Amino acid sequence: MSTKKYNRIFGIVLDSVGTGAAPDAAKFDDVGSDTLGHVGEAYKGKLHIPNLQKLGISNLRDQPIEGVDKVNSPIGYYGKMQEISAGKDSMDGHWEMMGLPVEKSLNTFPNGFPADIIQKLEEFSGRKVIGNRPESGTKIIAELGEQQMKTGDLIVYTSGDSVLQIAAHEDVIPLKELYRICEYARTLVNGPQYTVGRIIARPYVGPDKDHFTRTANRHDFTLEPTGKTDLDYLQEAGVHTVGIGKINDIFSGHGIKEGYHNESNMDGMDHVDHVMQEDFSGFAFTNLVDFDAMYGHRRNPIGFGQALMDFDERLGTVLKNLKDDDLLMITADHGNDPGFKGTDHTREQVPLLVYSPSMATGGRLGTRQTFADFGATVLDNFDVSGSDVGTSYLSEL
Ligand SMILES: O=P(O)(O)O[C@H]1O[C@H](CO)[C@@H](O)[C@H]1O
Ligand SMILES: [Mn+2]
Ligand SMILES: [Mn+2]
Repeated sequence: MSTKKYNRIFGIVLDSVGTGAAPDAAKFDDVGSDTLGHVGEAYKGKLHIPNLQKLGISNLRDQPIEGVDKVNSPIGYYGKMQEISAGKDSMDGHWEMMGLPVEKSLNTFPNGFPADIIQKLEEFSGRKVIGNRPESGTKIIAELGEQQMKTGDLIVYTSGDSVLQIAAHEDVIPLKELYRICEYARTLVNGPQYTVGRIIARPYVGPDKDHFTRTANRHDFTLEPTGKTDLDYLQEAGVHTVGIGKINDIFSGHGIKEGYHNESNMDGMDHVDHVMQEDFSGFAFTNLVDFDAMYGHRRNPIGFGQALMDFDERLGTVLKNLKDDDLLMITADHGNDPGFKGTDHTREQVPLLVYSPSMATGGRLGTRQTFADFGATVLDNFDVSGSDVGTSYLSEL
Protein backbone atom coordinates (compact mmCIF):
# COMPACT_ATOMS: atom_id res chain seq x y z
CA MET A 1 0.00 0.00 0.00
CA SER A 2 1.14 3.46 -0.78
CA THR A 3 0.72 6.29 1.65
CA LYS A 4 -1.67 9.13 0.96
CA LYS A 5 -1.13 10.37 -2.54
CA TYR A 6 -4.11 12.69 -2.77
CA ASN A 7 -5.37 14.82 0.09
CA ARG A 8 -9.03 14.74 -1.01
CA ILE A 9 -10.91 12.39 -3.31
CA PHE A 10 -14.19 13.52 -4.88
CA GLY A 11 -16.23 10.58 -6.20
CA ILE A 12 -19.25 11.51 -8.31
CA VAL A 13 -21.81 8.90 -9.37
CA LEU A 14 -23.86 9.94 -12.38
CA ASP A 15 -26.82 7.73 -11.46
CA SER A 16 -27.66 5.34 -14.32
CA VAL A 17 -25.20 6.76 -16.88
CA GLY A 18 -24.16 3.40 -18.36
CA THR A 19 -21.91 2.93 -21.38
CA GLY A 20 -23.11 -0.23 -23.08
CA ALA A 21 -24.45 -3.70 -22.25
CA ALA A 22 -22.41 -5.68 -19.75
CA PRO A 23 -21.11 -9.15 -20.69
CA ASP A 24 -23.86 -10.67 -18.51
CA ALA A 25 -26.64 -8.43 -19.92
CA ALA A 26 -28.48 -11.42 -21.40
CA LYS A 27 -29.32 -12.63 -17.89
CA PHE A 28 -31.19 -9.36 -17.39
CA ASP A 29 -32.72 -9.26 -20.89
CA ASP A 30 -30.68 -6.09 -21.51
CA VAL A 31 -28.66 -7.05 -24.59
CA GLY A 32 -28.34 -3.99 -26.84
CA SER A 33 -28.73 -1.41 -24.08
CA ASP A 34 -26.35 1.57 -24.18
CA THR A 35 -27.41 4.63 -22.22
CA LEU A 36 -24.71 7.07 -23.41
CA GLY A 37 -24.79 5.73 -26.97
CA HIS A 38 -28.54 6.10 -27.36
CA VAL A 39 -28.63 9.55 -25.74
CA GLY A 40 -25.97 10.63 -28.27
CA GLU A 41 -28.04 9.19 -31.15
CA ALA A 42 -31.13 11.07 -30.00
CA TYR A 43 -29.13 14.31 -30.21
CA LYS A 44 -27.94 13.58 -33.76
CA GLY A 45 -24.47 14.98 -33.16
CA LYS A 46 -25.54 17.89 -30.96
CA LEU A 47 -24.73 16.51 -27.53
CA HIS A 48 -22.28 19.08 -26.19
CA ILE A 49 -20.25 17.70 -23.27
CA PRO A 50 -16.76 19.15 -23.78
CA ASN A 51 -15.52 18.56 -20.23
CA LEU A 52 -16.53 14.89 -20.10
CA GLN A 53 -15.09 14.64 -23.60
CA LYS A 54 -11.63 15.85 -22.62
CA LEU A 55 -11.67 13.46 -19.65
CA GLY A 56 -12.14 10.65 -22.18
CA ILE A 57 -15.87 9.78 -22.09
CA SER A 58 -15.77 8.66 -25.73
CA ASN A 59 -12.26 7.23 -25.59
CA LEU A 60 -13.41 4.64 -23.08
CA ARG A 61 -15.96 3.32 -25.61
CA ASP A 62 -15.43 1.22 -28.75
CA GLN A 63 -17.72 3.56 -30.70
CA PRO A 64 -17.63 7.23 -29.68
CA ILE A 65 -20.84 8.88 -28.51
CA GLU A 66 -22.38 10.53 -31.58
CA GLY A 67 -21.19 14.15 -31.73
CA VAL A 68 -18.57 13.57 -29.02
CA ASP A 69 -15.39 12.59 -30.83
CA LYS A 70 -12.60 10.71 -29.15
CA VAL A 71 -9.79 13.11 -28.22
CA ASN A 72 -6.11 12.52 -28.94
CA SER A 73 -4.87 12.95 -25.40
CA PRO A 74 -7.51 12.82 -22.67
CA ILE A 75 -6.39 14.90 -19.71
CA GLY A 76 -7.15 12.10 -17.25
CA TYR A 77 -7.32 8.33 -16.92
CA TYR A 78 -10.31 6.58 -18.44
CA GLY A 79 -11.82 3.12 -18.41
CA LYS A 80 -14.94 1.13 -17.67
CA MET A 81 -16.11 -0.95 -14.76
CA GLN A 82 -18.39 -3.97 -14.75
CA GLU A 83 -20.57 -5.22 -11.96
CA ILE A 84 -20.40 -8.53 -10.10
CA SER A 85 -23.43 -7.95 -7.87
CA ALA A 86 -26.56 -10.02 -8.41
CA GLY A 87 -28.79 -7.03 -9.19
CA LYS A 88 -28.69 -3.81 -11.19
CA ASP A 89 -30.18 -1.42 -8.67
CA SER A 90 -28.51 1.62 -7.07
CA MET A 91 -27.94 -0.23 -3.83
CA ASP A 92 -26.05 -3.09 -5.51
CA GLY A 93 -23.99 -0.63 -7.55
CA HIS A 94 -23.00 1.66 -4.69
CA TRP A 95 -22.39 -1.09 -2.15
CA GLU A 96 -20.15 -2.84 -4.66
CA MET A 97 -18.24 0.40 -5.32
CA MET A 98 -17.61 0.48 -1.57
CA GLY A 99 -16.35 -3.09 -1.44
CA LEU A 100 -19.58 -4.92 -0.58
CA PRO A 101 -20.96 -6.67 -3.67
CA VAL A 102 -24.51 -8.00 -3.26
CA GLU A 103 -24.16 -11.73 -3.76
CA LYS A 104 -27.72 -12.97 -3.36
CA SER A 105 -30.55 -11.61 -5.49
CA LEU A 106 -32.98 -9.59 -3.44
CA ASN A 107 -36.70 -10.25 -3.85
CA THR A 108 -38.63 -8.67 -6.69
CA PHE A 109 -42.40 -8.80 -7.03
CA PRO A 110 -43.54 -9.04 -10.66
CA ASN A 111 -47.08 -9.88 -9.46
CA GLY A 112 -47.25 -7.39 -6.61
CA PHE A 113 -46.56 -7.91 -2.91
CA PRO A 114 -47.96 -10.97 -1.10
CA ALA A 115 -51.15 -10.66 0.92
CA ASP A 116 -49.44 -10.89 4.32
CA ILE A 117 -47.32 -7.81 3.64
CA ILE A 118 -50.27 -5.83 2.29
CA GLN A 119 -52.45 -6.82 5.24
CA LYS A 120 -49.82 -5.67 7.74
CA LEU A 121 -49.38 -2.37 5.92
CA GLU A 122 -53.14 -1.81 6.03
CA GLU A 123 -53.36 -2.69 9.72
CA PHE A 124 -50.48 -0.43 10.67
CA SER A 125 -51.57 2.55 8.60
CA GLY A 126 -55.32 2.20 8.97
CA ARG A 127 -55.49 2.82 5.23
CA LYS A 128 -56.40 0.57 2.32
CA VAL A 129 -53.64 -0.38 -0.14
CA ILE A 130 -54.29 0.22 -3.83
CA GLY A 131 -52.09 -0.39 -6.88
CA ASN A 132 -49.80 -3.20 -5.74
CA ARG A 133 -48.11 -4.01 -9.03
CA PRO A 134 -44.97 -3.05 -10.94
CA GLU A 135 -45.61 0.33 -12.52
CA SER A 136 -43.97 3.59 -13.47
CA GLY A 137 -44.33 6.02 -10.56
CA THR A 138 -45.62 8.92 -12.65
CA LYS A 139 -48.18 6.67 -14.38
CA ILE A 140 -49.53 5.21 -11.18
CA ILE A 141 -50.15 8.60 -9.56
CA ALA A 142 -51.88 9.82 -12.73
CA GLU A 143 -54.10 6.74 -12.54
CA LEU A 144 -54.76 6.46 -8.81
CA GLY A 145 -53.89 9.88 -7.35
CA GLU A 146 -57.37 11.36 -7.58
CA GLN A 147 -58.81 8.25 -5.93
CA GLN A 148 -56.24 8.66 -3.15
CA MET A 149 -57.30 12.29 -2.68
CA LYS A 150 -60.89 11.11 -2.08
CA THR A 151 -60.28 8.00 0.02
CA GLY A 152 -56.86 8.45 1.65
CA ASP A 153 -55.81 5.02 0.34
CA LEU A 154 -52.12 4.11 0.11
CA ILE A 155 -50.64 3.70 -3.37
CA VAL A 156 -48.12 0.86 -3.15
CA TYR A 157 -46.12 -0.21 -6.21
CA THR A 158 -42.85 -1.76 -7.32
CA SER A 159 -40.67 -2.09 -10.44
CA GLY A 160 -38.18 -4.55 -11.89
CA ASP A 161 -35.95 -3.64 -8.94
CA SER A 162 -36.17 -4.83 -5.39
CA VAL A 163 -38.22 -1.85 -4.22
CA LEU A 164 -41.45 -1.24 -2.32
CA GLN A 165 -42.61 2.27 -3.16
CA ILE A 166 -45.41 4.21 -1.48
CA ALA A 167 -46.85 7.22 -3.31
CA ALA A 168 -48.79 9.71 -1.21
CA HIS A 169 -50.25 13.14 -1.93
CA GLU A 170 -48.62 15.49 0.59
CA ASP A 171 -52.00 17.10 1.48
CA VAL A 172 -53.70 13.75 2.04
CA ILE A 173 -51.05 11.73 3.84
CA PRO A 174 -48.68 14.13 5.63
CA LEU A 175 -44.98 13.51 5.05
CA LYS A 176 -44.33 12.50 8.65
CA GLU A 177 -47.02 9.84 8.44
CA LEU A 178 -45.72 8.60 5.08
CA TYR A 179 -42.19 8.25 6.47
CA ARG A 180 -43.56 6.42 9.51
CA ILE A 181 -45.40 3.95 7.29
CA CYS A 182 -42.24 3.46 5.20
CA GLU A 183 -40.16 2.83 8.32
CA TYR A 184 -42.68 0.20 9.35
CA ALA A 185 -42.66 -1.33 5.85
CA ARG A 186 -38.87 -1.53 6.16
CA THR A 187 -39.23 -3.82 9.20
CA LEU A 188 -41.40 -6.25 7.19
CA VAL A 189 -38.83 -6.95 4.49
CA ASN A 190 -35.43 -7.18 6.18
CA GLY A 191 -35.34 -10.96 5.59
CA PRO A 192 -35.16 -13.86 5.91
CA GLN A 193 -38.61 -14.45 4.34
CA TYR A 194 -38.60 -11.34 2.16
CA THR A 195 -35.54 -9.19 1.55
CA VAL A 196 -36.21 -5.93 -0.26
CA GLY A 197 -33.47 -3.46 -1.21
CA ARG A 198 -35.37 -0.24 -0.69
CA ILE A 199 -38.61 1.17 0.62
CA ILE A 200 -39.13 4.48 -1.19
CA ALA A 201 -41.45 7.25 0.00
CA ARG A 202 -42.82 8.99 -3.10
CA PRO A 203 -44.66 12.13 -2.06
CA TYR A 204 -46.32 14.29 -4.70
CA VAL A 205 -48.44 17.45 -4.93
CA GLY A 206 -50.90 18.98 -7.39
CA PRO A 207 -54.63 19.58 -7.89
CA ASP A 208 -55.48 16.80 -10.36
CA LYS A 209 -54.11 13.98 -12.48
CA ASP A 210 -52.85 16.29 -15.21
CA HIS A 211 -50.87 18.37 -12.73
CA PHE A 212 -49.40 15.96 -10.19
CA THR A 213 -45.66 16.39 -9.64
CA ARG A 214 -43.41 14.40 -7.35
CA THR A 215 -41.47 16.38 -4.77
CA ALA A 216 -37.88 16.34 -3.52
CA ASN A 217 -39.19 14.87 -0.26
CA ARG A 218 -38.61 11.43 -1.74
CA HIS A 219 -36.83 9.32 0.82
CA ASP A 220 -35.20 5.91 0.42
CA PHE A 221 -35.12 3.49 3.34
CA THR A 222 -32.40 1.07 2.32
CA LEU A 223 -31.56 -2.31 3.77
CA GLU A 224 -28.82 -1.81 6.35
CA PRO A 225 -25.49 -2.79 4.75
CA THR A 226 -24.99 -6.50 5.44
CA GLY A 227 -21.33 -5.97 6.30
CA LYS A 228 -18.72 -3.29 6.55
CA THR A 229 -18.16 -1.03 3.57
CA ASP A 230 -15.13 1.00 2.61
CA LEU A 231 -16.88 4.02 4.12
CA ASP A 232 -16.82 2.28 7.51
CA TYR A 233 -13.17 1.36 7.16
CA LEU A 234 -12.30 4.92 6.20
CA GLN A 235 -14.26 6.39 9.08
CA GLU A 236 -12.74 3.98 11.59
CA ALA A 237 -9.30 5.03 10.38
CA GLY A 238 -10.18 8.66 11.04
CA VAL A 239 -10.54 9.68 7.38
CA HIS A 240 -13.20 12.37 6.90
CA THR A 241 -16.17 11.10 4.84
CA VAL A 242 -18.86 13.20 3.17
CA GLY A 243 -22.06 11.89 1.53
CA ILE A 244 -23.91 14.10 -0.95
CA GLY A 245 -27.38 13.16 -2.26
CA LYS A 246 -28.72 9.62 -2.04
CA ILE A 247 -25.41 8.33 -0.62
CA ASN A 248 -26.63 8.73 2.95
CA ASP A 249 -29.79 6.72 2.29
CA ILE A 250 -27.96 4.01 0.37
CA PHE A 251 -25.59 3.33 3.27
CA SER A 252 -28.18 4.08 5.96
CA GLY A 253 -25.76 6.74 7.19
CA HIS A 254 -23.04 4.19 8.02
CA GLY A 255 -19.50 5.47 7.63
CA ILE A 256 -20.61 8.98 6.69
CA LYS A 257 -19.55 11.92 8.84
CA GLU A 258 -21.07 14.84 6.97
CA GLY A 259 -24.23 14.45 4.86
CA TYR A 260 -26.16 16.62 2.38
CA HIS A 261 -29.59 16.01 0.85
CA ASN A 262 -29.93 17.03 -2.81
CA GLU A 263 -33.04 18.70 -4.23
CA SER A 264 -31.74 18.15 -7.77
CA ASN A 265 -28.55 17.50 -9.74
CA MET A 266 -27.74 21.22 -9.73
CA ASP A 267 -28.32 21.44 -6.00
CA GLY A 268 -26.01 18.44 -5.66
CA MET A 269 -23.32 20.27 -7.61
CA ASP A 270 -23.81 23.29 -5.33
CA HIS A 271 -23.01 20.95 -2.45
CA VAL A 272 -19.92 19.66 -4.26
CA ASP A 273 -18.74 23.24 -4.83
CA HIS A 274 -19.38 24.01 -1.18
CA VAL A 275 -17.53 20.96 0.11
CA MET A 276 -14.61 21.76 -2.21
CA GLN A 277 -14.23 25.07 -0.36
CA GLU A 278 -13.82 23.18 2.92
CA ASP A 279 -10.43 22.42 4.32
CA PHE A 280 -10.34 18.66 4.94
CA SER A 281 -8.52 15.52 4.04
CA GLY A 282 -10.81 12.68 3.01
CA PHE A 283 -13.42 11.30 0.66
CA ALA A 284 -16.52 13.13 -0.60
CA PHE A 285 -18.97 10.76 -2.30
CA THR A 286 -21.78 12.26 -4.40
CA ASN A 287 -24.78 10.78 -6.19
CA LEU A 288 -26.68 12.75 -8.83
CA VAL A 289 -30.01 11.00 -9.27
CA ASP A 290 -31.90 13.11 -11.82
CA PHE A 291 -30.47 11.24 -14.82
CA ASP A 292 -32.14 8.10 -13.50
CA ALA A 293 -35.32 9.26 -11.80
CA MET A 294 -36.35 12.04 -14.15
CA TYR A 295 -35.16 10.78 -17.54
CA GLY A 296 -33.96 7.14 -17.56
CA HIS A 297 -37.08 5.59 -16.03
CA ARG A 298 -39.20 7.99 -18.07
CA ARG A 299 -37.39 6.87 -21.25
CA ASN A 300 -36.71 10.49 -22.17
CA PRO A 301 -33.38 10.65 -24.07
CA ILE A 302 -33.64 14.39 -24.76
CA GLY A 303 -34.10 15.24 -21.09
CA PHE A 304 -31.30 12.81 -20.25
CA GLY A 305 -28.92 14.55 -22.67
CA GLN A 306 -29.85 17.98 -21.36
CA ALA A 307 -29.06 16.77 -17.83
CA LEU A 308 -25.66 15.56 -19.07
CA MET A 309 -24.96 18.93 -20.69
CA ASP A 310 -26.01 20.76 -17.51
CA PHE A 311 -23.73 18.52 -15.47
CA ASP A 312 -20.89 19.06 -17.93
CA GLU A 313 -21.09 22.81 -17.44
CA ARG A 314 -20.84 22.41 -13.67
CA LEU A 315 -18.00 19.95 -14.16
CA GLY A 316 -16.10 22.82 -15.80
CA THR A 317 -16.15 24.71 -12.49
CA VAL A 318 -15.09 21.62 -10.56
CA LEU A 319 -12.11 21.09 -12.89
CA LYS A 320 -11.06 24.70 -12.29
CA ASN A 321 -11.40 24.45 -8.51
CA LEU A 322 -9.59 21.16 -8.01
CA LYS A 323 -6.27 21.50 -6.23
CA ASP A 324 -3.14 19.72 -7.34
CA ASP A 325 -3.47 17.16 -4.57
CA ASP A 326 -7.19 16.50 -5.19
CA LEU A 327 -8.47 13.52 -7.18
CA LEU A 328 -11.78 13.44 -9.06
CA MET A 329 -13.38 10.09 -9.97
CA ILE A 330 -16.58 10.02 -12.02
CA THR A 331 -18.58 6.83 -12.57
CA ALA A 332 -22.12 5.39 -12.55
CA ASP A 333 -24.02 2.70 -10.62
CA HIS A 334 -25.88 0.95 -13.50
CA GLY A 335 -27.51 1.88 -16.81
CA ASN A 336 -31.02 3.16 -17.51
CA ASP A 337 -31.09 3.44 -21.28
CA PRO A 338 -33.81 5.90 -22.30
CA GLY A 339 -33.76 4.38 -25.81
CA PHE A 340 -34.44 0.85 -24.54
CA LYS A 341 -37.67 -1.11 -23.98
CA GLY A 342 -39.45 -1.00 -20.63
CA THR A 343 -38.81 1.50 -17.83
CA ASP A 344 -36.23 -0.34 -15.71
CA HIS A 345 -32.48 -0.08 -15.14
CA THR A 346 -30.25 -1.77 -17.70
CA ARG A 347 -27.26 -4.03 -16.96
CA GLU A 348 -24.42 -2.02 -18.41
CA GLN A 349 -20.77 -1.32 -17.94
CA VAL A 350 -20.16 2.11 -16.44
CA PRO A 351 -17.64 4.83 -17.33
CA LEU A 352 -14.66 5.50 -15.09
CA LEU A 353 -13.01 8.92 -15.43
CA VAL A 354 -10.19 9.82 -13.05
CA TYR A 355 -8.45 13.19 -12.98
CA SER A 356 -6.15 15.36 -10.94
CA PRO A 357 -4.61 18.67 -12.06
CA SER A 358 -1.24 17.22 -11.04
CA MET A 359 -1.39 14.54 -13.75
CA ALA A 360 1.14 15.17 -16.49
CA THR A 361 -0.69 12.92 -18.97
CA GLY A 362 -3.78 10.76 -19.09
CA GLY A 363 -4.04 7.08 -19.92
CA ARG A 364 -6.12 3.92 -19.94
CA LEU A 365 -7.48 2.06 -16.95
CA GLY A 366 -8.99 -0.74 -19.06
CA THR A 367 -12.11 -2.64 -18.08
CA ARG A 368 -12.20 -3.13 -14.34
CA GLN A 369 -13.69 -6.47 -13.34
CA THR A 370 -15.70 -5.09 -10.42
CA PHE A 371 -17.02 -1.70 -9.30
CA ALA A 372 -15.10 -2.41 -6.07
CA ASP A 373 -11.90 -1.17 -7.72
CA PHE A 374 -13.27 2.33 -7.13
CA GLY A 375 -13.39 1.97 -3.34
CA ALA A 376 -10.19 -0.09 -3.24
CA THR A 377 -8.44 2.91 -4.79
CA VAL A 378 -9.83 5.26 -2.13
CA LEU A 379 -8.67 2.88 0.63
CA ASP A 380 -5.25 2.50 -0.96
CA ASN A 381 -4.86 6.27 -1.17
CA PHE A 382 -5.53 6.75 2.54
CA ASP A 383 -3.57 3.63 3.46
CA VAL A 384 -6.56 1.93 5.04
CA SER A 385 -7.15 -1.82 4.81
CA GLY A 386 -10.64 -3.07 4.07
CA SER A 387 -12.55 -5.98 2.60
CA ASP A 388 -9.96 -6.95 -0.05
CA VAL A 389 -12.62 -7.00 -2.76
CA GLY A 390 -11.41 -5.06 -5.78
CA THR A 391 -8.03 -3.91 -7.03
CA SER A 392 -6.71 -0.40 -6.54
CA TYR A 393 -5.66 1.50 -9.67
CA LEU A 394 -3.86 4.17 -7.62
CA SER A 395 -0.41 3.07 -8.73
CA GLU A 396 -1.52 3.25 -12.40
CA LEU A 397 -2.29 6.96 -12.14
O1 LIG B 1 -41.08 4.84 -11.71
P1 LIG B 1 -40.46 5.45 -10.47
O2 LIG B 1 -41.42 5.71 -9.39
O3 LIG B 1 -39.61 6.67 -10.78
O4 LIG B 1 -39.51 4.35 -9.85
C1 LIG B 1 -38.26 4.00 -10.35
O5 LIG B 1 -37.34 4.39 -9.35
C2 LIG B 1 -36.95 3.28 -8.60
C3 LIG B 1 -35.68 3.59 -7.88
O6 LIG B 1 -34.66 4.04 -8.74
C4 LIG B 1 -36.88 2.20 -9.63
O7 LIG B 1 -36.89 0.93 -9.09
C5 LIG B 1 -38.09 2.50 -10.49
O8 LIG B 1 -39.19 1.85 -9.98
MN1 LIG C 1 -29.14 4.31 -9.39
MN1 LIG D 1 -33.56 4.05 -10.71
